[in-house]
Amino acid sequence: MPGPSRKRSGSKVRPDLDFTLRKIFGKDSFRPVQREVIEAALAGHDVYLQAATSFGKSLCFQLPAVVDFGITIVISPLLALMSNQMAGLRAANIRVETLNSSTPMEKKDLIMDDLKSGHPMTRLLYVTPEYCLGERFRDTMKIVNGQQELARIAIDEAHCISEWGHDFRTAFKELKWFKKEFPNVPMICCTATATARVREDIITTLNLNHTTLKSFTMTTARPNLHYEVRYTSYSEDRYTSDFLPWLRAIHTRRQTHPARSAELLAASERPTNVSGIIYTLTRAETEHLAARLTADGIGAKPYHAGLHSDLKAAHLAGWVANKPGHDIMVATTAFGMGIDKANVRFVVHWSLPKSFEGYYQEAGRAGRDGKASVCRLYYSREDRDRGVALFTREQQRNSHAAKNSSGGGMTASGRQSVEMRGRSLQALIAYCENVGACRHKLIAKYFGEEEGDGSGTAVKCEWACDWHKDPGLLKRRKELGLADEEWCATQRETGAYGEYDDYD
Ligand SMILES: Nc1ncnc2c1ncn2[C@@H]1O[C@H](COP(=O)(O)OP(=O)(O)OP(=O)(O)O)[C@@H](O)[C@H]1O
Repeated sequence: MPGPSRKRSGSKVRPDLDFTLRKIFGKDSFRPVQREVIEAALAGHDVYLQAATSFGKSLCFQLPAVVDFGITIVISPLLALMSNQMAGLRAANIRVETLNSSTPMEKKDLIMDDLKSGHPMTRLLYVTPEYCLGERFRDTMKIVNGQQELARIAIDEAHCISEWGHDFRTAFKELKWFKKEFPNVPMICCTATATARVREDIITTLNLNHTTLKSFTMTTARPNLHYEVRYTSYSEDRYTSDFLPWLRAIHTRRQTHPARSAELLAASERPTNVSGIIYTLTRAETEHLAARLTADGIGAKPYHAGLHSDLKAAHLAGWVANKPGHDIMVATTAFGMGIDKANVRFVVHWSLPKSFEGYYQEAGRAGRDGKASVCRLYYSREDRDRGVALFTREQQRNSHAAKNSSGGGMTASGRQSVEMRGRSLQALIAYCENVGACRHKLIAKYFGEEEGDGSGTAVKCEWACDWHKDPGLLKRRKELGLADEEWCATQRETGAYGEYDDYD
């Protein structure tokens, strides 16, 4: 059954999707399933889209916004993520605007006037979930809908709605206002990281129309990514013993093969270096590691929430443009969701990330052009214990804060969120400790993908993980690389992990 009976969705004119894809978005063809998602959205269905990092989810709400009548509201958690998408749309001459806390008042008035004009020029409006709580915004939406100009609501990174998801944000939950107020306006929700529970939570919280909902849940598989865990300990300097030699070897390979060098130059890359991201847990670590790389003649810049916005923008622009001195971004998780640079050849996690979903998201910044790229995670048992200690400390702090503010301790949803993060961290630790299975399969399993269910969608790994490459070597590396459990237990007892900075 088609969707709502809105004034213009009944139009008999079928937009030429292939033409728009080529002419406006500059792409040759749709990737598998993109067309089906777009057609469902245009037919007025509510759509749930879960697909791997770099699948091309944004196009699934951007293209309908261009060919359909009315305006599409895009709700996105991060200003950086919005800017990234908006820059791409503007380059394609698509009228796109944003309203957020930093939009100057005059600009806000101009945008609002356009929205309420009865024939808005704006095709897509990007807002944060917090902005959607405002009375002025809500009143404007009511006017736009009254004029039958509200085409659809797109929610990017929709897992932020669920307390069982990572990166939960209270304001995301309040997006249920849209369906309550405009039951006939279709929604499209996109995410790369949702477990079955999170998926159900998103659909229920937003009150998506179950009878007409089109749900697309695709594999998380990224076959071009080579996942590997490197075992290490605090008695070893992973920089000198492992990372630097590995990086230097890549540089040598790129420079010493004339054909490869020519290919890189043609793609505006420099054979003397390689583009990558290193994730660290704290701001101090980003600065320290970037300085160390620079001292060794490798272009690297730090990126974290404590840097001045001009400096962050300069570091990002230099890195995106493959500018000398900007080859590696050493970043906290402030740099992640929505970063869409095609030729990132490696993502390194310098230590254990906070959650399984965070790991998958961040690793997913690599190889977005489909070419082989490496995702390397340094794992030590000291990092593990430090991660668990930080999580416990955060949990205790939240619990005290809840007790002090309400007198009654943590709410059920607060407990859910903590429980989820604890499970996710434990799952990531188990993933790292595992030397007996394919990394791609372990990731798929975490996100609830069935193995060998006959659908032909089972995750395939063609030597693209450390286990497939050499299971024996992987086992030996683990035995030799990690500190032994007895020593770690003594460290824990003496409170060695209490002194570390919090995540930032
Ligand atoms: N049909 C297509 N042909 C070629 N490139 C495409 C196509 N669709 C999308 N892309 C490109 O793929 C890249 C990834 O798209 P997008 O940023 O939408 O990914 P995503 O699914 O939102 O991923 P993530 O969840 O990791 O942010 C973009 O550079 C986009 O331009």
